Order: sequence, then structure tokens, then C-alpha cells
Amino acid sequence: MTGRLVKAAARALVRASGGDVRADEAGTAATSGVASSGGGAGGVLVFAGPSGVGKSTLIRRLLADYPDRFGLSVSHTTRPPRAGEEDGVAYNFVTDAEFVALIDGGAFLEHARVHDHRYGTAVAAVAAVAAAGKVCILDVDVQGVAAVRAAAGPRLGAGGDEAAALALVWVAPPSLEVLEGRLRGRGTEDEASVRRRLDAAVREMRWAATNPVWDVTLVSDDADTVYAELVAAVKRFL
Ligand SMILES: Nc1ncnc2c1ncn2[C@@H]1O[C@H](COP(=O)(O)OP(=O)(O)OP(=O)(O)O)[C@@H](O)[C@H]1O
Repeated sequence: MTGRLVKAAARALVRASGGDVRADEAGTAATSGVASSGGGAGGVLVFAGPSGVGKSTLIRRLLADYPDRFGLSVSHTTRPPRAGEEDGVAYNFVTDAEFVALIDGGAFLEHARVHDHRYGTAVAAVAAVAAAGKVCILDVDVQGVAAVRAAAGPRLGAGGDEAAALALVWVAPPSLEVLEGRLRGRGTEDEASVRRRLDAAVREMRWAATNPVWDVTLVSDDADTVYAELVAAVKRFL
């Protein structure tokens, strides 16, 4: 995303949520109170981690247990729907041309190409969740993490009086072997796709280790244990 679009996205997001916007001399968007909705909880909880590590599993459980506190923004993607995925619910499924038009219109908070397809988070989709007084959960790749951080600007800090506007969760696999087993066990990927995702996982894990931006790092080992760690962390920083 260009700096101009990040700024436009940040402004739109903050307008929608009643916060303020500052732009530094380098032209980087900096917002405070991003997605904070005044009376409601607001905030953005970002999950990142290699494909197959278990992000969706954790997110589904968090949403089921705390439906009033968390909400999902519906992302846009150019990838074809998997069986059972409904348009406008799992994703907004769009063509490449439609996606490019949305980029040009400054619609996205972040967008990226991952494994041959494009994914994007519309500013309006995040703002809608914040407007409902909920923390918006985002599931993004590492490029998305950088874009969301750039748009959100300085965080309010987990330890301060105010709740954090933005919290970043890195979900790591116990090992690459376990990750491979989960990708194969899910039954959604062909062999080439599994190999691509594992190659990407190595790069993403390196990026995560060398960019210590995370509020919490979870190792997705035993499902109940990692979920309990997530809930404890979320209670700490949101
Ligand atoms: N802690 C866990 N222990 C064992 N299996 C798990 C665990 N978490 C998730 N799984 C299984 O691993 C597979 C991948 O999980 P999931 O789809 O949640 O990953 P993901 O990180 O959301 O992947 P993607 O980024 O590709 O959407 C699923 O079949 C899921 O049931």
C-alpha cells in the first residue's frame, strides 16, 4: 500500500471511530485511538502466524466464548471460495479487477498478495466492528502486520491507563513438522500448496523473530493450553 493510501485509510478509520489523526513530516500516517469507539471497547487485535498454525481455530473459539467483546471484519479476497464458505460472511470474494479498483479507491487498511491470491482488510469493515463497540480481530500475514502498524501509529501501550488500541499476537508452530501435519490434516491444500506454505512459514518465522513487534507470542501446541494463554494475554492488554 502506498503512503498516500495508508494515510487515507487511517483517516477514514479514525473518522469512523471518533479519534484524531496526526501526520508526521515524513508523511507517515499516525493515528491515536484507532478504532476506539468512545463508549464501546473498540481496538484491534491482530493475529499473525504461518498458514495452518491454528489462528482460525483460536479466533473461532474467542468469538464463540466472548461474542459481545470481539467481532470479525469481513476481508476481501480474490481466492476462490472453499467448500461451505459464503460470500460476505467468510470473505467478500471479488475478482482481480474489482480488487484493484478497491485499492485505487483507497478502500483498504492493508492488503497483500499471499499464495497467488490477494487479501485485503477494508477500512470500513474494521470501523463497522468498532462502531458496534467490539474489538476487531484481524488475521493477516506479516506484510499485513507492517501495514496495520503503519496505519495505526503509536500504540497506547498495554500497561497504561487506557486500553491498547492495537495488540499484535504472533502464533508460532511447535515445529515445522507439526505445522506440516496440520496443513495436511486440514485437507484443504494440494501438495504444491503445502510446500509453498511451508516455505513461506520459514520466511515468516524469521521475520517474526527479527521484528519484535508482538504483544504476545503463543506457541500453538496443546489446543486448550494455547487458548488459555491467549485469553490471559488478551485480558492483560485489552
Ligand atoms: N493447537 C492445535 N493442535 C492441533 N491441531 C490444531 C491446533 N490448532 C489448529 N489445529 C488444526 O490445524 C489445522 C489448521 O488450523 P487453522 O485452519 O486454524 O490454521 P490457520 O493458521 O488459520 O491457517 P490459514 O492461515 O491457512 O487460514 C486445522 O485442521 C485445525 O483443526
